[in-house]
Amino acid sequence: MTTSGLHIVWFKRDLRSADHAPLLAAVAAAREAGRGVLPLYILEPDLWRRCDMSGRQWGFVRESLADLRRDLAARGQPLVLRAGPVVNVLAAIHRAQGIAGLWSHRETGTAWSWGRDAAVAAWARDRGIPWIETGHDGVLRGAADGAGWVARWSRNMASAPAPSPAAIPPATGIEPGPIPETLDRLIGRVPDICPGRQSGGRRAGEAAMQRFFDRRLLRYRRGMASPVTAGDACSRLSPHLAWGTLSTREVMAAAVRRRDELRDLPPAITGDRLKAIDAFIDRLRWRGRMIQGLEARPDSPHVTLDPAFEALRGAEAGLRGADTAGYLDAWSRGETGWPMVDACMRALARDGWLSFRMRAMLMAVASYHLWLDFRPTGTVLARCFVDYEPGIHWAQAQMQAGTTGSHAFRMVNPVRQSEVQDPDGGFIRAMLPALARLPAPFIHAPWTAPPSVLAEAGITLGRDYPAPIADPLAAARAARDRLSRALHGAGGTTDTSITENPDLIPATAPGTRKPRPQPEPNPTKLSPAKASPAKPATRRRKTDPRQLGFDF
Ligand SMILES: Cc1cc2nc3c(=O)[nH]c(=O)nc-3n(C[C@H](O)[C@H](O)[C@H](O)COP(=O)(O)OP(=O)(O)OC[C@H]3O[C@@H](n4cnc5c(N)ncnc54)[C@H](O)[C@@H]3O)c2cc1C
Repeated sequence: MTTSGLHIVWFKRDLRSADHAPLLAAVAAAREAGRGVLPLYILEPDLWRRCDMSGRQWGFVRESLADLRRDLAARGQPLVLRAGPVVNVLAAIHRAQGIAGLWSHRETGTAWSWGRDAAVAAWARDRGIPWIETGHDGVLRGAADGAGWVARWSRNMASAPAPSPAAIPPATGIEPGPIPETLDRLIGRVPDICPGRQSGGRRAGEAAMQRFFDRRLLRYRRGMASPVTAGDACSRLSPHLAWGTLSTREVMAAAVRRRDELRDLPPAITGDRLKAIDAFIDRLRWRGRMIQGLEARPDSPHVTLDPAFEALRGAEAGLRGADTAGYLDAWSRGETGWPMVDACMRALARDGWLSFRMRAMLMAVASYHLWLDFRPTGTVLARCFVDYEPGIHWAQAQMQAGTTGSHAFRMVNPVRQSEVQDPDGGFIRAMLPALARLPAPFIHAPWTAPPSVLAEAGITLGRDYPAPIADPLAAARAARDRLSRALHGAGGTTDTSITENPDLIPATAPGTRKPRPQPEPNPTKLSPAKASPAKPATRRRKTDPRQLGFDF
């Protein structure tokens, strides 16, 4: 390492000073060499122009950068922001001040970030500038998600989070640079209004963590699925983990601390909270595992994990063109005429967040009932999610679309989900005011309401609220038949077996059965298959359509 020049800490999805190994290492190296540290965020227009990135994500990042700037300034050197391609920004700094070392977390991203990192690595190598990358979230470069992964991850997560550096040797003579309010001008986007978005920044992350462990734990397991309860039952830590205002290790350490405290209390006092912590820790592990999966398959936003599904949707005869585009548009805008789907889309537009169960439903309905390809639908959801994390997102998008090679028949009944997760229809009414006066048994499927009920509620379908885009039962049957044909040959199959998916609930006519809350599925059982041919489902049932989970 040269002794002249600055030590640059390149912040990306790690917008914090605590538990930040590259920052600590850079501070130590700079101190030894008597040089300054330059904490740098590079606003990359090419990244933010990508169709999976959005203004709402920038809103969260902007607040996180402002918080980080304050934090670092108090330690001696504020965060510096520069806009442009990374190599150009680094080259300008190198020309002006010299760069002694580049320090960063390793990014597990899409093919785009791999390409960007390759260019940065080549640039640094050519100039003899060492780029020291550190792992993140227990994810290892080049390691397979196989035997021993959990033990390795658990060991990594069990180590104590490192504190923030007490003082940072400053890089003198460098303007911090403004943090733009929006990216609209820079990248030519329309404003992305998301009034219910969570606030960014370390302090907001710490407050969310505190709220979760103090108050939300009790509601976590029972309330995590329904859109009525999930917003106040889940941890809501996802954007903080995605943009790194909190590290997974810090959250894990807090969870373990809380578990130890609760273990000292009598069961009558702890209630469900110990189980809730275990369920939460499971999810942190799934998180690591899925990001590890993206290390192995950075192409997963672009190709189906099982090649057998590559040309199945969209390309099929008769589904290209206006019809497919119409479905995508209606689904994206929350105008399918299927209330739970539309309400979730509206909630997502407003808040930038949804529970796991509702995300899974949106993706599954798009992939089966509407027969849409996972790439455009996954992209629409990605940019709606403030917590967009490519490793989790594309693995989940492909799982729910059934393109991983396991669980190809992953249908979810949007009407049944509505009955179970929003039995009184309160969430739907809040999101779809046009349906506000429709009584509960019919709010889940307004097209089944007698004309007199619709008239009394002041609704004309197709005018006040969309008529259903398709009959859900017919659409699900068509999807099942297409899949059967594709998987079992042109003659199709009468095999209507389904997989072990708690979403596949025997259904009845709207409002005639008391809904039961369903347990959350365990994604570790659903991990992407190694490009194996899709297998017929394992559990067989009778062909009564009510047992297929998509009928009424
Ligand atoms: C189609 C689809 C797309 C998704 N895209 C994303 C995404 O881009 N970013 C994202 O963070 N999550 C994604 N998820 C997973 C999950 O829905 C969210 O993590 C969760 O809803 C976030 O809320 P929370 O932080 O309150 O979750 P909690 O239940 O409190 O979980 C705590 C943390 O564990 C992780 N986690 C939770 N569920 C999962 C899971 N099933 N798989 C992997 N990790 C999990 C997240 O980091 C989360 O913040 C997606 C799920 C689906 C079905």
